Amino acid sequence: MGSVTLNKTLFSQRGLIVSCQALEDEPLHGGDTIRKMAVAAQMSGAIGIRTNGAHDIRSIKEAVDVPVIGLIKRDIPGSDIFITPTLDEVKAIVEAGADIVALDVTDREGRLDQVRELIAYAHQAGAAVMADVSTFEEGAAAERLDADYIGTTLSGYTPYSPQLEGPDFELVRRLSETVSVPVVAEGRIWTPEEAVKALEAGATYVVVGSAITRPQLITRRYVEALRKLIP
Ligand SMILES: CC(=O)N[C@H](C=O)[C@@H](O)[C@H](O)[C@H](O)COP(=O)(O)O
Repeated sequence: MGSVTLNKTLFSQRGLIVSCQALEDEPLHGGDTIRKMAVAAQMSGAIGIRTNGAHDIRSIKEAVDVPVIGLIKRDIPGSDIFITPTLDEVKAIVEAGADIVALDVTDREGRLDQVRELIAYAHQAGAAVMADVSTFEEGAAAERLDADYIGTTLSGYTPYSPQLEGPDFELVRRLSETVSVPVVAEGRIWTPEEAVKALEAGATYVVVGSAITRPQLITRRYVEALRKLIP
């Protein structure tokens, strides 16, 4: 029940959360580039920021006054779970000052059993939890596991979820009709029209990442579009 109180006090209203992330192999990685992206997002009305890694979480928390969703991506050999895979990452995210800890809540590798401890840790440390799921069933499980927000982040990134080119609006709609915690539409939202459609499907929040903060992917979309005329 404590988690319900938590999520009431965080975001000021429904709206856009901007995901500001650059992994080590991306051109914007390092320095204060991602922090500047977050400041720009807040300046134009983002109601929250989602970011990866203790460095960027800490740095963005100093620079913005909207809630920050933190995650730590880590590849573990032999595992497909990479968004906040273990308690070590949860501890580092909380320590860095994130308001919300985002973690994988998919039905793989016994994760639904293990994640209970991670959620409990975040809650006792005063942070809320966003469950990144890939299917309706995982979203329902996440609510039972006491997640405060359920995001469609991983739809298309598990082998058993629909492999869509665009956002999974159907998952947003089904979850929004069923669960009692806020649903976050996330993943492959590229246009303002798609963001509107996600809210119309029932999402409380919409996370947009690459379309705003990954210039190499934005550029590629233009180049590919032009290629139809200039092969
Ligand atoms: C699947 C995965 O690793 N998603 C990550 C989760 O944090 C990020 O790389 C995405 O940028 C984020 O989910 C936002 O989605 P999009 O960039 O499509 O707007």
